[in-house]
Parts: sequence; structure tokens; C-alpha cells
Amino acid sequence: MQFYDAQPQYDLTYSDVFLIPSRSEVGSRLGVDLSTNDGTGMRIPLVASNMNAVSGPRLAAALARRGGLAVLPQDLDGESAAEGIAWVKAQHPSWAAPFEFSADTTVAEALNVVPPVAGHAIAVRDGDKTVLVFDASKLERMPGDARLGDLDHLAASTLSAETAADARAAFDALEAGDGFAAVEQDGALVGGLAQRDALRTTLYQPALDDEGRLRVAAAVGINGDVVGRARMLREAGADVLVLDTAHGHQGSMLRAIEAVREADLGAPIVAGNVVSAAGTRDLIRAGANIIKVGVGPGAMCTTRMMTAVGRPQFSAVLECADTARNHDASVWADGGVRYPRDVALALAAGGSAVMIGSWFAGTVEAPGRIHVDASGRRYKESFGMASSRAVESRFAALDPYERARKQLFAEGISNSTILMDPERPGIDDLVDMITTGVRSSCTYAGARNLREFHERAKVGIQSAAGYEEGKALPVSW
Ligand SMILES: NC(=O)C1=CN([C@@H]2O[C@H](COP(=O)(O)OP(=O)(O)OC[C@H]3O[C@@H](n4cnc5c(N)ncnc54)[C@H](OP(=O)(O)O)[C@@H]3O)[C@@H](O)[C@H]2O)C=CC1
Ligand SMILES: Nc1nc2c(ncn2[C@@H]2O[C@H](COP(=O)(O)O)[C@@H](O)[C@H]2O)c(=O)[nH]1
Ligand SMILES: [K+]
Repeated sequence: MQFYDAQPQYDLTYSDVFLIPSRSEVGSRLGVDLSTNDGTGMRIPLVASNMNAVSGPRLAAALARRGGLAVLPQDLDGESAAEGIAWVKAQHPSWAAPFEFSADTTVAEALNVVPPVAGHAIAVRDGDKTVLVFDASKLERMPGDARLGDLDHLAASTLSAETAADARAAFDALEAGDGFAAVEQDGALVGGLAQRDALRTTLYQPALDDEGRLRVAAAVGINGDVVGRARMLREAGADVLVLDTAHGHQGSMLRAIEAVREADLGAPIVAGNVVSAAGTRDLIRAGANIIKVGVGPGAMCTTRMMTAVGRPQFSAVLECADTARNHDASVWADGGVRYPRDVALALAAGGSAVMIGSWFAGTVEAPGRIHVDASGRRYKESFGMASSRAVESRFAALDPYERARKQLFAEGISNSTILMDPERPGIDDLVDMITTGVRSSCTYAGARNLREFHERAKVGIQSAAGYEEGKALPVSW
């Protein structure tokens, strides 16, 4: 990456910078390879944060199906983490599992879990048999107290599993209907398929382990039996281990990395968070393969305002990525992403992947239940991992005095409203938006892959007015 003009002496955020187009020989955006080269097996450079409101098993499977990776949070107890990993590993690499409900579930109860939007399959179960499959958008006009088992008239037309397995044939078959079908195999309903998902299987490659199962990462805190938890996660099938704490450049973190490296668990070790060359170097020397970069940019994060600590994220990623590269390691740019452009800039600065938290918290696949605000808009709650809410539940087993001491140091928001975007309600919709933006960024730079993108990117500095000018105008001025 080069600065178009001289590199300034002050630090830069994503909003401070922009990319300048260069002469390109890359004829199509679909010709760009977005695979990472950091040893994690990702086919697109997107990681969902290890946050309780973001990365659950359903989101992890959905993201891995498109080639990304989610990190199950350290707050999941051992049993739940192992179950979550097993669930991801059992999922089909191409097709999403439907949302399953018993026949007695009411429409109102189902709407706490799935919004009435197209492309998400609802399966009604009677015992261990699926008796009805329909598209979630059909719930919109149903009375709240109706039982799902009584909604036979919503049943989707069926498609054979054989046709569903051929993405192009499935896409064409769904063109004739209403863009959604129940999938049938040997006379039994096995799921649902949306036309858009058939298209997606032709555009993305899943992130798969050696046995052809979806990949998933899991986080470990730095307190307690770090090696024991890391070993348990690995044995449960976690493909990547993420050692995570707010202040990653501390002795406890270095010792935790050394211990996990010593245990030789056979998975890449990600560790953080840091924002300096010195922090990056120390974590790599302790044994980390990938460094998580970012202190304070996160949407749920109050660290900068509470402590003045942190660093504008573009400069943090640039410096840490340069250092990591010299040590044959990589960085993930963690936090502060609000637009696809921010992802492109983090990759231009040298990140091998970008971590996203709050933006993903408002998706259909994120773990939270759905709420409705006073004006009828659907939303999910997000909260920081260092917020009073997270700290209270993390330390629930401690006595009240110790718990109160821990809560003194809250550095995150406990209750944030993340609206569900009616245009892009699912993680797939956001992944489409982000990856198409980044593919386009690459061709503007004349890059066929992310290594070339980093090499060729030309970055300029802009004023606040320059940033403002780039925004679209949904209402006339
Ligand atoms: N990327 C970011 O900007 C930030 C991210 N987070 C996220 O919040 C979650 C919780 O992290 P964390 O608060 O580290 O909790 P952890 O449970 O991981 O514990 C952190 C340990 O480090 C000690 N510590 C010493 N100095 C600090 C410091 N300045 N900040 C935090 N801990 C310190 C703590 O002791 P003691 O409690 O006694 O001080 C504790 O033993 C993680 O997922 C983390 O990534 C949190 C803040 C910033
Ligand atoms: N200072 C804090 N940082 C937090 C907290 N919870 C999460 N995080 C960090 O934010 C990113 C996600 O950023 P986003 O802008 O995409 O939401 C996450 O990966 C953590 O590094 C917190 O409570 N305090
Ligand atoms: K912030």
C-alpha cells in the first residue's frame, strides 16, 4: 500500500482515508479471489466477533458457508461451546438448516426468533418429522395467536433434493415459482431453499476443514485454565483458537499464548488485542500466528472515552500488519467497521481479514431474540463484552462482593439497539454487500486477489467534507 501523498505524522481512522483508482487489467469483479492467506482456510476475509450477541452456532455456520469464520465467545461454558461446535460441524456445507418449531408454536412466538422476511425457511415439526415448510415472509399476514401447525395453506411447493443439489437447476426451477421451495428427499421434507441461496452457492466457496465440514473458531480468555479450555475446544472440533483480552500486550496474555503454543494443539492461534508494532512483535514471539488489532474502535466500546487508550484503527492496522508480515504472521483488523469501504481499507492496510461485531448483531442468524420498537421496527440488542451486562453474567458464580468489584471496570455499552435492516435482514445479505464492495475495490486497484490489493492500493487522506461528499443522499437537499 502506498500513500498517494506523503504519509502524515498523525494517526488515521477509516473515515480519514480513501482509495484512488489505478489502471486495471482485471476484467470482471467476479474474477477477484477474496481468499485469505493466513492459514485459517477462509475464502472471504470476514470474521464475526467473539461477542455473546453476535456469534452463535447458526451465524457461525451461515458465515462459514460463504467462506468466512465466526468466533464463538469465551463466555460460552465448555458444554455449550462443544455443543455449538458440534452443531456447526453437522451442518450442510451448502444449505442452511431451517428454523424449526413445534406445531403448537404460535406465530407471535416464531416472530421472536425469525422476522417475516423472504428467503428463510420455517419447518414445522411433529415429533421428529417435518410436516410443513414455508417461507418466513408468509408469517407477515398471519394472526399472532395462530398455531404454526394449522398453517398448511402456507406450504411451499416442493423441489427434489436432487434438483436442489444442482445450484443452477435449482435456481431455474425457483424462477418459475415464488423464489422459495421446500426440499423433499425420499418422500420426506428435509428443508427449504431460496432462489438467492442457490445463486450464492455458485458465487462463494465454503470454509471447510479436512473432513469437508464447516469451519468454526472459538475464543479463550486469559484467566483460569487457558490450556484446558483451548484443548477442550480443539477436541470439540474448533479449527482456530482465539486468545482474547482487552489489553493484549500484558504478561498474562504472553504466558497464555506460550502455554497454548507449548500444548501444540494443531490449530492457528489468534491473540490480541494490540495496536502497536511492539505489541504485535511480542505476541508473535510468544507463539501467536495471527494478531487481533484494535483498541477502542468497536461500536460497543467505551475504552477510548473511559481511558483515552487506543489508536485510530487504519493506522493501527497498517503498523501492526507491516510488523506481522516481517515475522511471517498476519493480523485481523478488529472493530469499527460500519460500511464495506472500511473492510476494503483494512485489507488495503494489510489485514488478512476483518472482524465485525455489532453490524452482524442485527441479523436473522445472530443469537438474540427479536424486539419491536415503538414505531414497529424490528431490532436485536447488542452489548459489549466488557459491559456491566456481560461482566455480570460472566462472573455470576462469584460472590456479590467480587462481582461488584469486577463491574467497576465496565468498558462497554450494555444495551444497544441494532435495527434489523428490512433490505438486508440476513448475514448472507450483509456478506453479499460487503464482498461485492470489496471485489469492486480490488478491480479499481487492478488487483486479482488480496495480496495484490494490499500491494497496489493507493490511499489518500480526506477532510471531513470529503468523507461527507461520498455518502449517498436518500432524500433531496
Ligand atoms: N478491543 C477492544 O477495544 C476491547 C475489547 N474488550 C473485550 O471485552 C472482553 C472482556 O475483556 P477483558 O475486560 O479484558 O476481560 P478478561 O476477562 O479477559 O480479563 C482481563 C484480565 O486482565 C486484567 N487486566 C489488567 N489490566 C486490564 C485492562 N486495562 N483492561 C482489562 N483487563 C485488564 C484483568 O484484571 P482486573 O479485572 O483485576 O483488572 C483480568 O484479569 C474481551 O472479549 C475483549 O476483547 C474489552 C475492552 C476493549
Ligand atoms: N472496549 C470494548 N470493546 C469491545 C467490547 N465488546 C466488544 N469489543 C470489541 O469490539 C469489536 C467489534 O467491533 P464492532 O464495531 O464491529 O462492534 C470486538 O471484536 C471487540 O474487539 C466492549 O465491551 N468494550
Ligand atoms: K468506540
